[in-house]
Amino acid sequence: MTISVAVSGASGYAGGELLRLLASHPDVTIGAITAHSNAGTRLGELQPHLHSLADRLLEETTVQNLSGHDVVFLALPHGASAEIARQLPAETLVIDAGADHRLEDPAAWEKFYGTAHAGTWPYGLPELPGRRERLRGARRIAVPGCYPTSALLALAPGFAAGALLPDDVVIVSASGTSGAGKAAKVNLLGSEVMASMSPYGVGGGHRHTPEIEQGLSAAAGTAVTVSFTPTLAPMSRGILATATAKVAPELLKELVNTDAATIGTEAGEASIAAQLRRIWLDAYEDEPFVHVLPEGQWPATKSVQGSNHVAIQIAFDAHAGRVIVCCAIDNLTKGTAGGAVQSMNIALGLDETSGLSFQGVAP
Ligand SMILES: NC(=O)C1=CN([C@@H]2O[C@H](COP(=O)(O)OP(=O)(O)OC[C@H]3O[C@@H](n4cnc5c(N)ncnc54)[C@H](OP(=O)(O)O)[C@@H]3O)[C@@H](O)[C@H]2O)C=CC1
Ligand SMILES: CC(=O)N[C@@H](CCC(=O)OP(=O)(O)O)C(=O)O
Repeated sequence: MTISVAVSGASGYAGGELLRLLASHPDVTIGAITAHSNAGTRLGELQPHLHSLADRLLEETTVQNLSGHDVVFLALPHGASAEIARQLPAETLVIDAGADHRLEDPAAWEKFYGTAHAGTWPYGLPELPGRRERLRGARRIAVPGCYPTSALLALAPGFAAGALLPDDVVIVSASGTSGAGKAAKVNLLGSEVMASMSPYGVGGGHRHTPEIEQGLSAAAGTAVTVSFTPTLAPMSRGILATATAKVAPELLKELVNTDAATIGTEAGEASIAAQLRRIWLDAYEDEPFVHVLPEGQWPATKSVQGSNHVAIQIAFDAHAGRVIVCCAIDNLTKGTAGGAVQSMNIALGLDETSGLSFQGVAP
């Protein structure tokens, strides 16, 4: 089967990563590639790493240019995709890397994005409970944000298993600068980011907070409240999320000393740590891309760079009664384009791993 795909936003980071993956996908032929201010430019001038597509011309991002393909990938700024998607035929598989169709709650959308809600599409994170089924045969898919991908994969198993309390969840994530897109911004200059780390969107203001809460609440079956702080790290790609939550009292009861959310016996603590670890191992046992690392080994962004892999490690902090989960992804691969291609594969009934890399690029 040959599937024709169009990629909009092809001059940007997400569009470039989509093309990198799709160019090696065995079932895909690349049709229109489109851009905005860079329409009319040769792709090789903007994405020189995409050798096999270097001579392709970027067209205008119009419904007409994107029509006539089996699949259309939208890798456009927030708010730009809804209008285009509305005009594409219902039978076309439209996969939106932007945020326009991720949130279920119109009020949350309006609060964080400030425009009218465009509706909700099936969420392209098949590893979350019940989500893979909704992607099969879907013709509209919302690709998760890169921070939500890592945060949800870190904590969803614990919530789905009822092992975590929903009201004390803290997530701090470091992102490479490509997460902010290719457009020039002063805070992304080399002189600003090199050898420096800085937080932003602190205090609940980041638009990924409602997206993370939505996914964790669905897994938990109850409302989960999250304190999320993103930080910018001096690297081009990668996200390292450190997510912590209080362990449910039923599990903590096993600590023999009863004041014992804080002080336990070694055996009690080891038992809880093992039970927690088992929850994540079981949740991801059959997942091709999510790996709980061997005990003692911690995720690093370098090891997943360029691949669709997710590296996870879990620890039980008996002193604080919390689980700590570290999760590394490549924001452009599993965090955007890889997740999009994986979702396409599921929607079209292809091998879920087709066109996706299993190896990272290191050092
Ligand atoms: N970067 C990341 O890690 C992630 C990105 N995403 C999402 O993917 C989408 C693209 O992000 P990213 O590639 O990083 O951004 P970039 O800024 O790198 O690229 C944006 C792309 O959109 C085009 N564009 C700009 N304005 C318009 C417009 N008004 N109408 C149509 N096209 C336009 C640009 O074209 P031109 O260059 O020709 O002006 C460019 O191709 C965003 O919604 C983002 O949130 C999702 C997850 C992670
Ligand atoms: C470093 C950086 O700026 N990151 C972006 C998130 C990128 C992403 O995943 O998100 P969307 O698809 O929702 O845009 C940010 O904080 O807005």
